[in-house]
Formats: sequence, structure tokens, C-alpha cells
Amino acid sequence: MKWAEISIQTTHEATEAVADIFHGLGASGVVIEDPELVNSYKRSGTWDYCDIPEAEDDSVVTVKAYLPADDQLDDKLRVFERQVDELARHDIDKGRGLIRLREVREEDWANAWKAYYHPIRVGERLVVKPSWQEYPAARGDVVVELDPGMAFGTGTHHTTAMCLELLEEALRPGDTVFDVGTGSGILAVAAAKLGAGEVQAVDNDPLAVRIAGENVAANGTAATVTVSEGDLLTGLSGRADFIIANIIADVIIRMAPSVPDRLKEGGLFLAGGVIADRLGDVTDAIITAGLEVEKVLEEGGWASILARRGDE
Ligand SMILES: C[S@@+](CC[C@H](N)C(=O)[O-])C[C@H]1O[C@@H](n2cnc3c(N)ncnc32)[C@H](O)[C@@H]1O
Repeated sequence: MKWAEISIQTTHEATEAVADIFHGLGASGVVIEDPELVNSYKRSGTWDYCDIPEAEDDSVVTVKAYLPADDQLDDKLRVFERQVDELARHDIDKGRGLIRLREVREEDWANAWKAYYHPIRVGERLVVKPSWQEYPAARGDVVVELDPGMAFGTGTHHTTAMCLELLEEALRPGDTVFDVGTGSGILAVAAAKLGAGEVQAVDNDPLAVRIAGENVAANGTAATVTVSEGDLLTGLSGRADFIIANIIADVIIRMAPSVPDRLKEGGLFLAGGVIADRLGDVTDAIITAGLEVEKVLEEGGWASILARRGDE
């Protein structure tokens, strides 16, 4: 089968929205090439090997997707261009917006994203590594082995990394955790490995549910983590000590009012996926819902918020 690789040069801010547009067009794979992340990992020395050259302008992110090169391709391209232009209506800057098209063989793209994925250390103890790479674990390391496939969440994105850091810092052994928008399952698996007693993970994308289930099993955490398809907190049972939602600002704002009722007294809410410009809106929504903001992390234009439900 012939495939078309469509790539667009865009901004950090527009990356997720562009990836969503590609997914909406039925893309079988979306690859995000973020030179800022690559450069920061190369400089930090956490990658043992990397054949990606250092980028001169690390503000330009390339998002690539793969679509069948069939008679619907032209129509899909037109829809893609229109939807990217419409991002401006949501105050999202598409940046250069340069779109390229090339034909590729299936075997080329199926593994394209792997070049960008190496073991990384997050926080004090967590190490996230792809299954095909060896990592000699040091004493005390908590290793999460992860093949994200086409689901979001390798740990290299700022939002995931900050959530992992805050999770490691604040999770208590035995906690019940809800992971809303689990993607690859990375935070759910990390929570289980950090000692959570029970993790209920949910995503509204069936592909993510399948991939998260595979990662949960591959990490030997299936006794602790359940993964199901669902919208936000609906479908999750009981109350949690720790609710994580690494999604996007608008979705967090939408779910905030229902969070306190689903948290035990003193429980924590960790919200990620918030672009820095929307931090104020999201913290307002969290405070209005009745939670106390305890900590905010900001990195690479993204923010994560840790908030607590006080005692009654
Ligand atoms: C940015 S990814 C985060 C993935 C992973 N938790 C991480 O931290 O890397 C957000 C995920 O939220 C899911 N999502 C978006 N809206 C949702 C909703 N209303 N209910 C459940 N999941 C949702 C998406 O499908 C996607 O997998």
C-alpha cells in the first residue's frame, strides 16, 4: 500500500491541535518532531545515543502524519489546510504553516517515531524507556517500559514529564488513582510502579485504550491498573486519593467542577497539558471548584498544577 507523509512546520502552541486534526482525518500515525526537546535531552546527557542533528531554530515543531495515498487524499489535504487556518479563531498561532507532501513506503513510517525516543530520567527515581532499548537500572530506579505506538505519552513531552515529576513527589503508597486521558498509559503505569494501590485509567480514544492496556500488561501492572474507554470521570467508580488529568486547558476547565466530589478528603488533583497562556483560566476553575492550588510547574510553555481538596 502506498502512503502519503504530510508534514507541517508549526509552533509548540499548535502542536497538539494539529495532531488532533490529523487524527480526525484518520491518520494512522502522527509523529511530532520537536527540536527544542531533542536539543534539551542532548544537552542534558540523558540520551546515550542520538543521531538527530542539533536544530538551529528550535521554535519550529514539525508534525507529520501518514494517510493512505488514495483518491480521498486531495480532499483530506484541503480539509487539513482549512482546519489549520481555523486555529487562528481559537487564538492558536500556526506559525510558518508550511505543508509538505511526499510518498513513502509503509515500513518507512511505521518506525519513524522511534528515532525520537530514548530512555529518559524524570524526577528522582523514574526512568521511562522504550522496550527495544537496554537500560541498566541503578538502585532505586523505577523503570517504566513504554511503547507509545500512535498514542500520546512517551515522557519526552514537557506536560507528561512534569506530571511524572509531581506524581513521584506527591503520590503516597496505597493511593487510589484516577488517570483521566491516559494516552499510552504512561502515568497510570508510573503510579502503579510508585506504589499506588489501585489505578483506574480512562481515555475517550479506543486506540489509546488498546495501547495503554498493552503497556500496563508489559509492565506487569495489570493487577493494579484497569484501562477503559470513557469520557472524563464518568464511568470511574468511587473516590480517589489522586486524580490526574494531563489533557488540555479547556477540558480541564470543563471537568474541574466535578473533581472535588470524586476526591477523598485531602486528595490531590494533578492537571497538565495546560499552555502557559491559559494557566490563569485553569487555576481559576480549580479554585472555583473548591480546591487549593499547592504547586505549579512551568516548562517549555506548558504548565502543570497540583491542587488539594481540603478537609470538610
Ligand atoms: C495529552 S494526552 C496525555 C497522555 C498521557 N496521560 C500523558 O500524560 O502523556 C491526552 C489524552 O487525553 C485523551 N482525552 C482527551 N479528551 C478526553 C476526554 N474527554 N475523556 C477522556 N480522555 C480524553 C486523549 O485521547 C489523549 O490520549
